[in-house]
Amino acid sequence: MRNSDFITGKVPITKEEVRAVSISSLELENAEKFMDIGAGTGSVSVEAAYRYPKLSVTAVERNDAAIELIEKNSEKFKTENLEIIKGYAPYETDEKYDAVFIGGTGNRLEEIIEWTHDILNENGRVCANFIVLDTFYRALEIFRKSGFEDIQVRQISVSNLEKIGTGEYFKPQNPVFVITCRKKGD
Ligand SMILES: C[S@@+](CC[C@H](N)C(=O)[O-])C[C@H]1O[C@@H](n2cnc3c(N)ncnc32)[C@H](O)[C@@H]1O
Repeated sequence: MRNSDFITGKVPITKEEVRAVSISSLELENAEKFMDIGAGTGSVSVEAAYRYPKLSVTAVERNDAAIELIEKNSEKFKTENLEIIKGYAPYETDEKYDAVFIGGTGNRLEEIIEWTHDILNENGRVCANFIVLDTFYRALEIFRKSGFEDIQVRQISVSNLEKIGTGEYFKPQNPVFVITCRKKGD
């Protein structure tokens, strides 16, 4: 899906190219339950729910303006398999998930990664996006010591062709660091 397909406000949206790689890396075709932590505009939740109508999707978001956008985008794409939870992650739950996307952590990076481990089924997949270099590196260290394996790290830099004067150039977007891994099984 294109970013222009989504209703957006001042909440930052995951870039469409990064969203495509992130959703693909979560292997949602094999999942029943998926959680999007820090869902923002809901672009990841909505695209996942739209592409996989049998998938049960939970979007967690702390910000009121963002919650409104998730509701609007979910309505626009008629994603009835998407549940929206307004609040801070981590929170108490007995639910288990097959895949988790981490799009925002606030200042709760370590707690959220450890919680992700708790709420994932064995062999469940996680994908996390970062733009700040030191947060990315801290996250990588936490994933390495928190019972995850098959850790893949990508840096995605996208440039788009745009007009400049009488010619065209590739306008670069900021790089995004994408960590994908799997909860260890027995
Ligand atoms: C970069 S945005 C996510 C973008 C989103 N994937 C999208 O495509 O629109 C990060 C979001 O995480 C939310 N957030 C940060 N920490 C959170 C937490 N602990 N619990 C819930 N939401 C959180 C922020 O309010 C913000 O909307």
